[in-house]
Amino acid sequence: MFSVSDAEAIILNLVRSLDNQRDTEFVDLLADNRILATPVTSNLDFPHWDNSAMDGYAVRYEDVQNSSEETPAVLEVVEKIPAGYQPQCTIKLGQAARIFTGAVMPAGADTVVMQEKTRLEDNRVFILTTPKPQEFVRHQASYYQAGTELLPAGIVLNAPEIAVLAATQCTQLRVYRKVRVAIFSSGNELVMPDKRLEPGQIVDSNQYAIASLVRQTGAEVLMLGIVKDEPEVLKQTISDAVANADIIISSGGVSVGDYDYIEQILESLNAKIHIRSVGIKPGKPLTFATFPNENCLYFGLPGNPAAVLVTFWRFVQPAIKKMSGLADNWLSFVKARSHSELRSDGKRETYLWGKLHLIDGFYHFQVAGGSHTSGNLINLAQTNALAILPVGKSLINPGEEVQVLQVFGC
Ligand SMILES: Nc1nc2c(c(=O)[nH]1)N[C@H]1C(S)=C(S)[C@@H](COP(=O)(O)OP(=O)(O)OC[C@H]3O[C@@H](n4cnc5c(N)ncnc54)[C@H](O)[C@@H]3O)O[C@H]1N2
Ligand code: MOO
Ligand SMILES: [Mg+2]
Repeated sequence: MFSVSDAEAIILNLVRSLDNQRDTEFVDLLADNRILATPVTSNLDFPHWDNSAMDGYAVRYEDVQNSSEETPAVLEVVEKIPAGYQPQCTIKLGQAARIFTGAVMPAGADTVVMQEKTRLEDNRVFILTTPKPQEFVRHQASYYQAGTELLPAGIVLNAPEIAVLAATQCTQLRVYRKVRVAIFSSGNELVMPDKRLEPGQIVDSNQYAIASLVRQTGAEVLMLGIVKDEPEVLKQTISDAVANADIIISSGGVSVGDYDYIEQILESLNAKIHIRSVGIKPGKPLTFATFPNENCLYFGLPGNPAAVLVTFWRFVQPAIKKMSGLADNWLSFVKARSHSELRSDGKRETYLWGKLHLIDGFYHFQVAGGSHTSGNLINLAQTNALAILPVGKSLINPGEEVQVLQVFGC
């Protein structure tokens, strides 16, 4: 049985990122949540030209350096420059231009005085303050210089990045294709959620949970459905999936029961099994294998629903993120103050689900009420984090610090 950190290292060492040329596609600015495959460079400076940060007057600093309410400089207004207009005049000594936020600075002017610090009489403006030299001028290229790297490869394109790319006219983006993840559930007792339950049957909730998690991680889902605990059917399902997916995730059938066939089928398909069990609670019988020639990874998650979510978050999610080309941030751990008593038997690294809150810059963790056993998924609803009790630590008291894996934003 591997420790959690050894299992993580084994998995991540075997994950190859998609190829940054071959495994890419072009998307436009309406793409969401995609990962840049190559760095982006723009040929536009930002700002594109010197412009005003205020509604006011563009002036020459030397004209206004001794201005005040008592002794205002008086300047002739020679032009009106709204945003989107190219100034025609050059501002000479004793002159100013009416200017608006975002408008192009006229030649000759180097400073903007905001309109609240001026008074206009006919076409003469009285400057009632001494501005700082170059005040309220947004200089060309002061935020970004054309030809330098704008965004690095390996980052997610979220709203801020999309805005940057739009502003600098980078409209065609080379991103990694989505990782293809095939998922299925194994178990004779399983039925679809809309089917009438016969005695002994339960709903296949795992497949829906995994599909949602995979999509949230930015990958594409191939739903293979429910597969009976029959070796031939399982073998056919897995060998078909190997040809079509980068990653296969199954749930169930990885323990020691008579109907737990996953490992023997992987072996019969010449997969190399790297992990058969991990010292994690829930999730001990996690299976991890590779199909070396096909470059395909296999995660056999335990059937218990809480074990599925915990092992996905701890092992599968970082693997998908790494394969997707994301450069870092595959897992997000934080230190939090526990508001609850947290208990484990101390034998396996134990993950307890609950709610992480950020209050005044400090994280606080509140464990979910109800039973924390891997067959219970009901109290996983509305949680966003997993508190971690290391091996040998059987109690964390309220008020003590605890390591927490953040699985959704808070
Ligand atoms: N003798 C032992 N028995 C068990 C051990 C052990 O070490 N020795 N380990 C236990 C642990 S820990 C776990 S976790 C489970 C893992 O079981 P399997 O991966 O073999 O899964 P199944 O036997 O198929 O099912 C277990 C459980 O989960 C329910 N299930 C299965 N699939 C789904 C699904 N798609 N949606 C919802 N629920 C599902 C299933 O009905 C069972 O209740 O083994 C322990 N046993
Ligand atoms: O690992 Mo199992 O999930 O403890 O029941
Ligand atoms: Mg079993």
